[in-house]
Amino acid sequence: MRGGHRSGNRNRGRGAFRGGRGGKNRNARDTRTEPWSNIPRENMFFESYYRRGIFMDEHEFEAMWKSMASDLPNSFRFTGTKSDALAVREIFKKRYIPNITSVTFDGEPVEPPRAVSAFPDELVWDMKTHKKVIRRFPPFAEFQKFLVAEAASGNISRQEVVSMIPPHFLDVKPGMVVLDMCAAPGSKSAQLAEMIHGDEEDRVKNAAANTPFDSEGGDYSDDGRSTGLLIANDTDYKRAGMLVHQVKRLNFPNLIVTQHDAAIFPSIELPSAPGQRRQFLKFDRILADVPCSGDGTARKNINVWQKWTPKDGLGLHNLQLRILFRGLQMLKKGGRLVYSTCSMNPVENEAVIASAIEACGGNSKVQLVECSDLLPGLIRRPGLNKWKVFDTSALSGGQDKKGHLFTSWEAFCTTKEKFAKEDPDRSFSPKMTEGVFPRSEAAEEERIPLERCMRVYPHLQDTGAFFIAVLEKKDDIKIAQIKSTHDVAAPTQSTQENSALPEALALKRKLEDADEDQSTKRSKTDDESEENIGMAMTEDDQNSELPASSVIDETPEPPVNGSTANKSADRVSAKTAPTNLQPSSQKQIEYFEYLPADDPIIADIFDFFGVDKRFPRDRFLVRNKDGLMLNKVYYTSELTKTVITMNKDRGMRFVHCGVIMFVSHKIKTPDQLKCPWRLQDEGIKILAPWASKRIIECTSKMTLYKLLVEMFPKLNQEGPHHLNEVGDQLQSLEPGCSFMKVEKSEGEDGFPFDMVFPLWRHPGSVNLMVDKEDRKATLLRLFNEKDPVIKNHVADKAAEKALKEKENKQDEGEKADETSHVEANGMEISEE
Ligand SMILES: C[S@@+](CC[C@H](N)C(=O)[O-])C[C@H]1O[C@@H](n2cnc3c(N)ncnc32)[C@H](O)[C@@H]1O
Repeated sequence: MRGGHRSGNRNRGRGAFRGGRGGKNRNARDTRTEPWSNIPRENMFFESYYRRGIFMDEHEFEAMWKSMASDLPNSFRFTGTKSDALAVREIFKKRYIPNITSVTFDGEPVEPPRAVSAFPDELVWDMKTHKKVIRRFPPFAEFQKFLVAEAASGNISRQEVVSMIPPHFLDVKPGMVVLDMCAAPGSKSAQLAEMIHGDEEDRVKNAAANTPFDSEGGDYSDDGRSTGLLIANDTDYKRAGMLVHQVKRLNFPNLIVTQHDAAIFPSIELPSAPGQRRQFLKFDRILADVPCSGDGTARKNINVWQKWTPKDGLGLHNLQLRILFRGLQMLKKGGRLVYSTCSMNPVENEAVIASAIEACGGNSKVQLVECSDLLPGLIRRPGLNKWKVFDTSALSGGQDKKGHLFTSWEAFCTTKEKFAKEDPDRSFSPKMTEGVFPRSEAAEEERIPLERCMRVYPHLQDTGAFFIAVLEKKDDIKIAQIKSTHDVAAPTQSTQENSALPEALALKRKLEDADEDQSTKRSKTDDESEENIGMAMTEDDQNSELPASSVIDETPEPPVNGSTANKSADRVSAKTAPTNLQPSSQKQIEYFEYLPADDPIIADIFDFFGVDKRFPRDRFLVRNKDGLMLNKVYYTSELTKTVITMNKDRGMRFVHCGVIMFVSHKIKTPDQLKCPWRLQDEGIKILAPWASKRIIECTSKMTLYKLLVEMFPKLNQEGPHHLNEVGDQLQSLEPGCSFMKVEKSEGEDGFPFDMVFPLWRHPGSVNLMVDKEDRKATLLRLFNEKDPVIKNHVADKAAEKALKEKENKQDEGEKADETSHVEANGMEISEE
């Protein structure tokens, strides 16, 4: 299942053989060590459903299915601020594409990477090149190296093409408040964060330099800084950790990571005036990229072929619906929510959308948005208004599995009744509800225009499959009474906007749901399918079209009770198929303590760097219980601070926020330094436009090269040096940190974009405070230096000294001089 339980190629085949290890299914093939290309891409039920479920005509199905069984191209996206992304893209196009394009293999030209035309600015690329070619031809191997280095630096994100689509439909504008409800591992969150920051860099530059600007051109209310916020959430503790890793690299101070079940995401309190009603945060935009069966990922996920069962989708419908409800509750009036899955199953898609809109009160409350004008280059198919629902029936114990296709709830009920009389041992999924079926005809004004949803299939532009629906909240909503799927006593409260689900209710649900924890359920289902698919093949064929013999198309019945369009309350179910209600590992306590605006150490730092008084001093936080400035100081935006301070003691589980701005510089004699705090690569860009002291300009490529290949180039206070214009400026500078600015410039010796680095002035040397991997990536990007050797005479000297000390049989561990201590990345060094 997509959402943490099924994984990609890394785990392929593992789960599929679970039954075999347990002694069942002894003849099954162990595919765990087989190459992906050798594993049959066949699954009778999977194919039967999509062939016959009214998705597309036969001709198109054949094209779709052929594509589904082929390998997925690799794809990547240039990330970061627009100007940086475009500059890195240019390096890629000019340096690598021409060499790659000239390669031939087996007499044929090799297809080079191509820009995916559906996305603007040639920022998204895919490539089909086979591993063999990449290994064999140096131009590809070099390009691969560039890709790996830039992915590690965060300038390139390796992301599936279809997965990049949903954020584009959210239409996020800089400064908006956005929630990503199911965000891990975080590739879409990264896209959303980039959108929230939009043209921030230019705005801040204007504001800081007091350059006259056109206020129409952006929000200058916080001196050009983005006033928006992204909350990226995931229920799974470990996956939330992956999310932190991914978004941390963006260095955005307006980003919070939380760990909650999205279906009961707590309301976020905001300050309210005394005596006034409590205020809660509402979002301009919400992405609900929900956990799903993931059958649209079959081109890269062997599990889909080996384990697909209709119960995957049926089991998730309710959780998906509850997440969508909660999202709609938290959305601002006029706000937009994108619901997406990488599943093709309408039970997880159109059925969820229809149930949600009905439960909210229909089209006048929540409306599907027509999106043909957005991403016009994206080839897509309209959402379905008619579909069949697939289920398997089996005898108790799971044997004798048969597939059934139902066109309506009524047809399902009739069949179920028939079986109850004629074959009482045979049962269907208890997750079959009226809500998973297509709606019957309704008056035009009541009809939900599901054709406005978007379906992307593999054959349309050589991608995976995806479903996207864009919803706009037209009016305040009250969710209709929630009723359980299978007659379990259900909570009767209506859930109101502006209030979190009461904790007791949430707990009750968790307890109920724990009985059917999805992970337990999945392993049961897996065992069933392994044991029984073989038996289904021997079942009498009730439909001559299907060689596999086990799918029965239940005859459509006319609706029994006429229109079902107004029966939202009956369809809506509170009982959920939770994925991970238990965090996947123990939560550790995180502290977020803000420093007072008049903190004297912050004041000293600001003074040292000449930071403009317009740069806020009240948004710095530390991550220890006592709120002490011990080691690292983080910066956050104003709204981030409000959200954290108002809600951290209300039970909200914050996992991450803030960008590291200052780090204490550990040396033996900090008193001899005026400012023993150093600027940090992560936060330096945010502060740089506002600083007026300790600014060093680097104007030549040669100087930057020297500073990159040598960790501690010598620079005495007097006498000759080799650091050109940077050396001249640094020679008389008192020890401590500084900003080294590099401005974008044209020409051979020019720089492709603006850069700023922390540069430490020691009494006898300097140190560009960039870790080894980033140095290497920068050398490759700017100088096409493939295997640079980074000189570090301090480390060499320290190693030499350690060796001598060892030879002298001294305990070098205890006696090592802290002033010559070298950390692996070369950033913790004081003075040699
Ligand atoms: C399809 S993945 C999201 C992918 C992500 N949007 C991205 O682009 O990287 C679904 C995620 O939902 C999470 N999840 C599952 N149940 C959830 C719940 N009840 N609340 C919040 N997140 C949930 C899973 O842990 C998983 O990370």
